[in-house]
Amino acid sequence: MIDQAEKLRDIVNKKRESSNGSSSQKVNHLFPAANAAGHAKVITVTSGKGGVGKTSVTVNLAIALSQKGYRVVIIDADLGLSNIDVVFGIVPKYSLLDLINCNKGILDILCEGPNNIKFISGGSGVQELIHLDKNSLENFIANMSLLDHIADFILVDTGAGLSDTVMDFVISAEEVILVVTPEPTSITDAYAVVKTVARLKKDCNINVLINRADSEIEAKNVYNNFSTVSERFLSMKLNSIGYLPYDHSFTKSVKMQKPYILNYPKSNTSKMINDIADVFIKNNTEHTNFVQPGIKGFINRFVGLFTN
Ligand SMILES: Nc1ncnc2c1ncn2[C@@H]1O[C@H](COP(=O)(O)OP(=O)(O)OP(=O)(O)O)[C@@H](O)[C@H]1O
Repeated sequence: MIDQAEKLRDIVNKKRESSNGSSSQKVNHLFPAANAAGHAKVITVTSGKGGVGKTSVTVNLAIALSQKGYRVVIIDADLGLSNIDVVFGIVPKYSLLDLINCNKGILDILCEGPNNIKFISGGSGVQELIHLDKNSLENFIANMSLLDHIADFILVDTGAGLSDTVMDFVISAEEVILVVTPEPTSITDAYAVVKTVARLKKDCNINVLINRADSEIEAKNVYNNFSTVSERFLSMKLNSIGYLPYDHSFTKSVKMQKPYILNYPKSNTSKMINDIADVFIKNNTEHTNFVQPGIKGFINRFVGLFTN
């Protein structure tokens, strides 16, 4: 019996050869839609400052969602310092660059992570998109769009800071997680992100996650001050999705190359990660006001930002 991956690979290859769109209809037939609306939810995870826990949040949230029965793909879009593969202890054979150069299809570049989650190593691929001709760009979009049929959630782990690429990832996503720690430098850098987003997309869905907090009170104070200032001076309304305490076992887990939530499934912090996953599961059942939702919409918006 041909397994689903093989069928999809076949379809992706055919899609490369023909541009009449009939392949995606076959995909729709073979693979049930990710949700009732027929698309994956794309969540961009970002921060103002580096080293605040973006990758830790992405990986552990992905596993929590997967443990709840959802299909999850992580795209490692941290251009300079991709490290999802390091956290998983897996060496990816291919990266986004192989898809961009039309050497490989989307299934070839998907790596198997723990707990059935899949990930795509970005490498320097994203920057290469700028140089693509029309046909190659269409091939890229067609391949990436197939992820809507194999994922319920797609988490995009970006680099830190205000580069154009990171901002494009942020304003193209349906949901954004902005990771902030209580350190003043992290807060001011996160504020700079919100300020830039306010200029580009006022209705961006920014969910703030306070990471490495000493206590719930500290996390609440940081969030309240941050959201009050953002609303007052930038007219940006933010959402709180909770906090994660400082827990030295995160670093231990990185050293063991085994995600925290798998190492300490019964800890209070793992429960908090599960609660954050529940927020996105709940949001996913609500109506989306995006004209083009899913990864297809995300990629089209992202590509549109630098090709227009
Ligand atoms: N809640 C936490 N408590 C303690 N340590 C944490 C916590 N979250 C993350 N860390 C640790 O902080 C360090 C940086 O985390 P991580 O690599 O996830 O950050 P990042 O924002 O993705 O960094 P980069 O900008 O380099 O990509 C790691 O050693 C990680 O184990």
